[in-house]
Amino acid sequence: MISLRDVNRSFGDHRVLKDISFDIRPGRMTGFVGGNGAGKTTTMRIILGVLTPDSGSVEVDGAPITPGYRANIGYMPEERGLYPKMQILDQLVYLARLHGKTQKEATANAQGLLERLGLGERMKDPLEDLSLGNQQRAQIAAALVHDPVALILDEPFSGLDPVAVDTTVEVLRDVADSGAPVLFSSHQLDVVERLCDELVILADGQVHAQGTRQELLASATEPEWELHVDADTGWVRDTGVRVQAFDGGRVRFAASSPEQANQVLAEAQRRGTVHHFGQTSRTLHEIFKETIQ
Ligand SMILES: Nc1ncnc2c1ncn2[C@@H]1O[C@H](COP(=O)(O)OP(=O)(O)OP(=O)(O)O)[C@@H](O)[C@H]1O
Repeated sequence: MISLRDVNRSFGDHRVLKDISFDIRPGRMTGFVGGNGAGKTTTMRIILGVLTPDSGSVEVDGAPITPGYRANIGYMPEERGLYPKMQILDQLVYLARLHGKTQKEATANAQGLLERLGLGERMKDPLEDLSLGNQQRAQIAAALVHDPVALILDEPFSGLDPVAVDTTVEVLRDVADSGAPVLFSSHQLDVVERLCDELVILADGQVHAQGTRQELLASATEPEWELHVDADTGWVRDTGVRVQAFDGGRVRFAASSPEQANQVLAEAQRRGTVHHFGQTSRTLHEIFKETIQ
């Protein structure tokens, strides 16, 4: 398990990270979300040792992280780092060899990953001949080619089409399933919602929430219900519940108890036909917006 403990970092007078503490658990995909400039990349660079914290520490299983462990992390930096003019396969083999793989292992890993990520036909092409999305896939392969002990990925899904997102999700899930801790940042909250086991929400350099999605849901405010009826639902506003969204015959509201929600249902039935009534699960998007407000 990789742990950050009370990490602080400033650039000049700008205090970018304020007492950041969270865990990246083995075998789990941890999504790292936060608005632009929240400090995600800075945090990742500190984990990798590219930047040093002003105070605080990065630990692996309770001991200070070592250069040897860091060297074996698969890192996909925000500024992508492959050579534009070099063949993709050659680059990946080269990277894997730098991490101590034999030529045979390196070639097998590189070819296997490129096939899985849909670049099997392009592996002899120089990177610069590929579309941006395909270059992105090659960058993902580069982070994985040496069988990393952990993955730290800065926006791995940006620029990928939906099919490539799905393929990448599968590949990353396999790495997590093998027992590696995986941290990835993303602004695509729908993808984060689908993929992550745990979430860390950063805002203004602080961890505003962390835990599994269920834990974050449980810590959120009141549960919500949805009601679909034939007629206008404007009357729901007068029942004492908190209306969250309203569109003619459809309304979503927060109630303090199931009994209070059922009183709304009873009133709806008294007024006409009810098409749907049920508790809804909140989206990560909503949790995120509430958390950083
Ligand atoms: N080397 C640096 N020198 C000065 N300021 C920096 C440096 N690196 C980052 N910052 C500042 O630190 C803050 C956090 O930046 P960071 O890149 O970590 O955020 P982020 O959450 O990754 O943002 P985004 O989602 O936009 O990529 C920003 O205000 C940024 O300008």
